[in-house]
Amino acid sequence: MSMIDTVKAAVAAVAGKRANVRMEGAKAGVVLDATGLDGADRHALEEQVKAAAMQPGVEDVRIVLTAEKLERRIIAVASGKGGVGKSTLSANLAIALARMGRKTGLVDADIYGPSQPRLMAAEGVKPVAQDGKLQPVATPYGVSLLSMGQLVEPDKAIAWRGPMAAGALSQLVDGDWGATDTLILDLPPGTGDVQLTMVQKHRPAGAVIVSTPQDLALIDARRAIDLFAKAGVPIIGLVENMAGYCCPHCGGLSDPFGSGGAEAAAAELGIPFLGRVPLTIAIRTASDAGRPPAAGEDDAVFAPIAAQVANWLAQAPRGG
Ligand SMILES: Nc1ncnc2c1ncn2[C@@H]1O[C@H](COP(=O)(O)OP(=O)(O)OP(=O)(O)O)[C@@H](O)[C@H]1O
Repeated sequence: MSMIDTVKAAVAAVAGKRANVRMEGAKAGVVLDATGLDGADRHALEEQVKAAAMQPGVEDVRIVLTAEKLERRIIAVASGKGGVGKSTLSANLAIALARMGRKTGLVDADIYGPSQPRLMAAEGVKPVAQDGKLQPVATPYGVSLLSMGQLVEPDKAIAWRGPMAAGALSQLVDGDWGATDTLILDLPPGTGDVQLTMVQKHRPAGAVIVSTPQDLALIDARRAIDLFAKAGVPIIGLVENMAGYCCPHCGGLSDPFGSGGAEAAAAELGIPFLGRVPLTIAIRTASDAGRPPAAGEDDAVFAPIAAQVANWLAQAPRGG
């Protein structure tokens, strides 16, 4: 076998069709397609290829990495004010989408109270940077995660302001997301400059607005809708959280904040209503324990909302 054939066979054994080998004298050049690989896998493959190409007589191996730009779409989850369950919805939506087969990532951009590490059972795990990019952390739910809470001490998070916050948040969105095709972006609560800057910079494909049935929260939801309108980002729809109280004893549903408000508001604003999430103690305790309900076999709340988001993505124009 000629030297080039030996090198080609050795490289193909570790990299298959991803590698294209050229020889120039005793120098091997390998163009390696790293599409869909994350930082660690890419690095490992590069090392394997280098070793494989070093056949007797080969003096030098050069590897050039290429990657097709994957079309990754961001879905922003926003609320006009804090405490309405935006993080809870983001976590469960991400998990439900992953369970539908999407390669899903979650960015926790909540500078005021990053809660995703706890919700996603990934507390205390720090992401490492490789080639200047943060490597998302794996969670038990098939969703990779980068959170503001992994970058700063919890009690210091509040000190992030303006451009500094925007810079740190961009590091999360611009992390090494590898094959992730759908990125859920849990925005900080509210409709200020930080949110607008993020939306303008990272151009989500669409936005999901979370609101509680209370009137005040709905007024805030309108502000969130305006923010996306200003940035030209389409609204996927509105999710009503804490809609009705589900009694843990009898299972009966009551409506301490009134019912139908969010659905009516969505109709009034001309945006789709994606569904309601009841106020249940089970959702709160499961979230606190790092076991989001969408990961359970019996989830009948988040899966239908995720299905609507997936349908929206399927029909939304690409490249927006
Ligand atoms: N449907 C629900 N039923 C019961 N508890 C809920 C529900 N949704 C959210 N919660 C609880 O309410 C609290 C606030 O929820 P969450 O952190 O998701 O809100 P948020 O809008 O992201 O708040 P913040 O703006 O502070 O980040 C949490 O303790 C959460 O477990």
